[in-house]
Amino acid sequence: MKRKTYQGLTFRPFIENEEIRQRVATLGKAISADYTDSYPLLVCVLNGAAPFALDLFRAIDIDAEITFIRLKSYEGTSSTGSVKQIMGLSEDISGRDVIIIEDIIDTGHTMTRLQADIKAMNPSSVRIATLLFKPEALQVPVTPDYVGFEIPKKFIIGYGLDIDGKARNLNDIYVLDE
Ligand SMILES: O=P(O)(O)OC[C@H]1O[C@H](OP(=O)(O)OP(=O)(O)O)[C@H](O)[C@@H]1O
Ligand SMILES: Nc1nc2[nH]cnc2c(=O)[nH]1
Repeated sequence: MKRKTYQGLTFRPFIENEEIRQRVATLGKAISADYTDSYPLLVCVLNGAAPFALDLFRAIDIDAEITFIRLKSYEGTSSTGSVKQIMGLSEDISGRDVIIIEDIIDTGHTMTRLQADIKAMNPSSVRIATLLFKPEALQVPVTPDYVGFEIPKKFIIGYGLDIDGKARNLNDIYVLDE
């Protein structure tokens, strides 16, 4: 795997697609086992979580549903500190077992806001699945239930994660080479 350059910044290979694929399969099995008597609703947080959410959804072998919400807080390589809802949920989630699907938890602000919004809609339960988790970057406490990879506090692109809209379509994950 070669290095990539975007906006004058260089990124080096970090997690190969095959490793992602294996981890997603393991998470899918864990979720299937935890929700055997349920019919969970996966809430994918667009845009970044789309590739992970769809791969995870297909790795779940019990009946489940998926829906989408769109939030935005990042510009360039840093958080703006404010979380905007661009597209909301249209369905009734009261009484449902909800699993929020994120590509990354960084400062934790997006997840804190989203968890509160979802809980206010009276679901039966709420859990969090994230592909990437940066524990050292948290500014507010968040404890995800399903984690793909714990990673250091560095800027990531690929497999859904962008830099100003680019790089989401890379199959592998890359880290900013500082
Ligand atoms: O823990 P935080 O610091 O809040 O960061 C996490 C959020 O940042 C990214 O979204 P972004 O705002 O970049 O939107 P995008 O998914 O459309 O790229 C990511 O998809 C999470 O939703
Ligand atoms: N692309 C990208 N978006 C993020 N949003 C929060 N953290 C990150 C990150 O490391 N990379």
